[in-house]
Amino acid sequence: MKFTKMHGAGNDYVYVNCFSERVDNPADVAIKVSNRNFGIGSDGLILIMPSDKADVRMRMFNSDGSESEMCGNGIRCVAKYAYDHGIVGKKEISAETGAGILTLQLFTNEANKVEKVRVNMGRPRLTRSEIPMTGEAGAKVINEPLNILHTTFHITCASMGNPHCVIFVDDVENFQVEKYGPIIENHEIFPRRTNVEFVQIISRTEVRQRTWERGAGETLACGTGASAVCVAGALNGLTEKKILNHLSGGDLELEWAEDGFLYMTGPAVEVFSGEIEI
Ligand SMILES: N[C@@H](CCC[C@H](N)C(=O)O)C(=O)O
Repeated sequence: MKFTKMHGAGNDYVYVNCFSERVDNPADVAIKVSNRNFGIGSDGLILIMPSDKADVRMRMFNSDGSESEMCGNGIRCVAKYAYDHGIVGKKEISAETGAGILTLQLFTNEANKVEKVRVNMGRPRLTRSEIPMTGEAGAKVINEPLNILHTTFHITCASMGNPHCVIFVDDVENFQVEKYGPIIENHEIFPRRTNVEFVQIISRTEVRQRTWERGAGETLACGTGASAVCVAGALNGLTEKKILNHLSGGDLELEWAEDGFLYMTGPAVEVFSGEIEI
């Protein structure tokens, strides 16, 4: 199987061009290639596929083999791959994902390679049934208490196509992400598990985020998570609707615009290509 390793702010995936390659059992392939000792090493697997509804289609699998509806850092890399490798020839493209069809704007360098991508991530979905969470279907979850191991956290939840639980903390660098992340990910109030963002407010326009990802553990960045953080900060009155988010592997710019859509801008990087026997 031919593959290309790419990352967005350090959130790294193995990408397969399914315009020319075929992957029959993507969940198993994701587990195999993601292994950092016995595989290629990545947070998961992303398939770049033809679409009958958009310029390109993305399917995304976490390192545990579970499929997610959406990946914010992944979709920027899919756009870069599609442009740099001649699948699309324009700088405004559409992409089909499990979270619907998204539009992306590509920014190129002097060598006409994509360096940065702005994604319309769609409108955040805020009700318990949309996230999904147990409880009253139409209710929003803003600053709601959740008890974990004798500690009370306050959670704000949103779906960006995939589920997110945002928790604001005082000192995120020293926060025990590995201790609390998996317990919240698998908490019974999240029937399809959840991604968890631990966030420190720096100012009304700047935050620092660490992410515990559903199906992958702590990663260096999460684009859908950063988008959910922008929404959660505004809903709690802690931040403006336009912020710079410092993630462990790089920065993302987020804007929850007046039209209700969430715009994410960030880097996309190709690292290397190769072949692996599956
Ligand atoms: N890192 C991604 C999100 C990947 C999927 C996530 N772990 C899930 O299961 O929903 C991003 O950049 O959004």
